[in-house]
Amino acid sequence: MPVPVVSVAQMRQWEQASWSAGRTEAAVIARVGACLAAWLRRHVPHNDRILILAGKGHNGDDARAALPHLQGRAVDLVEVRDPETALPDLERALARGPDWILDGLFGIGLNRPLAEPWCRLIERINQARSRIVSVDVPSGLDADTGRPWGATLRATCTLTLAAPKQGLLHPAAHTFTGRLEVIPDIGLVPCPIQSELCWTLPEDFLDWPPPRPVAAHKGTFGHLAIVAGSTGYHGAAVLAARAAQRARPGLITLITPASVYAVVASQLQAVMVHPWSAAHPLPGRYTALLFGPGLAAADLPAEIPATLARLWQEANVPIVVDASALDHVPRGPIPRDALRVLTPHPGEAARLLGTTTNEVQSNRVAAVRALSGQFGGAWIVLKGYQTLIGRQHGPIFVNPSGNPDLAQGGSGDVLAGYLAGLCAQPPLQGDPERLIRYAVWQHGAAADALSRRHPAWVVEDLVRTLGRVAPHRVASTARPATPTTPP
Ligand SMILES: NC(=O)C1=CN([C@@H]2O[C@H](COP(=O)(O)OP(=O)(O)OC[C@H]3O[C@@H](n4cnc5c(N)ncnc54)[C@H](O)[C@@H]3O)[C@@H](O)[C@H]2O)[C@@H](O)CC1
Ligand SMILES: Nc1ncnc2c1ncn2[C@@H]1O[C@H](COP(=O)(O)OP(=O)(O)O)[C@@H](O)[C@H]1O
Ligand SMILES: [K+]
Repeated sequence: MPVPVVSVAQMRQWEQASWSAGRTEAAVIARVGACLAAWLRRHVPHNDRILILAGKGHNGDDARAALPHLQGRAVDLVEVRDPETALPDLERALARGPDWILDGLFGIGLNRPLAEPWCRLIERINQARSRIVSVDVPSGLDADTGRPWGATLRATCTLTLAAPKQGLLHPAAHTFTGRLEVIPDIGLVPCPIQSELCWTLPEDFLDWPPPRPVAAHKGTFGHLAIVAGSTGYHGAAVLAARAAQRARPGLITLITPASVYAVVASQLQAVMVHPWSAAHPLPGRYTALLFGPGLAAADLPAEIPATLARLWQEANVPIVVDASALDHVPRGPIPRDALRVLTPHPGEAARLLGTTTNEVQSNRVAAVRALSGQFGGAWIVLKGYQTLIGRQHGPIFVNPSGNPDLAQGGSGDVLAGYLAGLCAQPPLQGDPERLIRYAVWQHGAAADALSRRHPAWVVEDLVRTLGRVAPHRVASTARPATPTTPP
């Protein structure tokens, strides 16, 4: 189940519901400590030194509770109840050159501006050049607004507890949170909060896609048609087709302008490739269509946009539209019950909405709602850091996977191809929400897997890795080795 993005007041309400139901703070803190230690054991090389900073509230209790689970590691603990009296201890610990700092100074209890000594302490820690892992919230950040209360630790990673706090998703917070990860199960009762924004977890895909029936054949898994590529952009068609193959629909046909047919066809084997013909625009019966990657050249056959516009309004199969083809999608109603997905990056979204990229980025949820509203309630995948997935109404899902190594030309073509390859499969079409969320999550998770192994990867590597990340392998990397069962 995805978790809601919550305010501090909602988080407090969730905690209260848990205490009322008989869960205890002590048990939750013990479990958080075990989870934090599990994360550190998994991510911190064995000989690296860790400094735990424990503040005066429960955030400090959480960080301190990791200590018993880190035996065999080089760990120092500094208690920071008062910034001035703690400074000598902190300096001594920093002199030992910690590679990592576990930040338990302040969490969601920070509720007023920090006084000067606290700001100095925080800036001193920021200068230490250790990698900072913040517990729940980077210390100094307002968890509701995402803005610093004077000074804030700059984390490499923030392990937020139970659910993401809304301020952590604010653009102003990004430089402080670093990579945002959620430790979903800290022993609270099931979440009583409903929120417009939900955070996707790898756990959401433990049973998805469903196993293939043993007697299945290629007809079981549908036939995807891709209309893509043009002079100067033939690679987009190739990348989209190869990524679609990774989703493993039964058949894939790629239709590409005659000007690039030979170069595109020569790079694909299992994919059937046809030159675009106005007389026979889509030769065959398809279970999904992808229009987009690389349909950008000035000499693009004029019938391609017209065909897209007609099928968007009439076809009863899923249609995914990406990149320059987005400009040819008609506004207004779409067929009832037919899946329609648009995958703009923020620049494309701004163009479609007649606004600026900054405007889109300053309120991405509103951009998703507005775009979907203009295009008949279609699903919108608003790409970028923490890609959003949603429609005019209903929940909007934040994707947690992916990293800046994805910021290279062609990675969007790969996403479009992979997503369309899943859309084409009748056994998967019954749950479009999970299908789209899975495609986006898998795309980002493949990038994360590559970045862990070798940082200089290219989009062709992404295609090879796509589909291979097993959700259970990355599901909450902070699972304690021995689960502590809440009472
Ligand atoms: N309430 C609970 O039982 C749970 C709390 N959890 C953890 O506890 C954290 C919240 O704990 P707390 O409510 O104790 O709050 P914090 O640990 O975030 O900090 C609260 C302390 O900081 C002080 N403070 C606030 N603003 C200050 C300022 N500007 N200058 C100096 N001191 C300031 C408060 O007076 C209080 O002593 C969460 O972020 C999370 O890490 C989790 O373990 C889940 C369960
Ligand atoms: N910093 C980032 N973190 C996570 N994902 C990113 C980041 N930057 C880019 N991406 C992802 O990379 C892809 C880029 O797509 P797009 O901009 O359409 O590229 P192109 O048009 O060159 O193929 C999207 O899926 C986007 O979400
Ligand atoms: K913290």
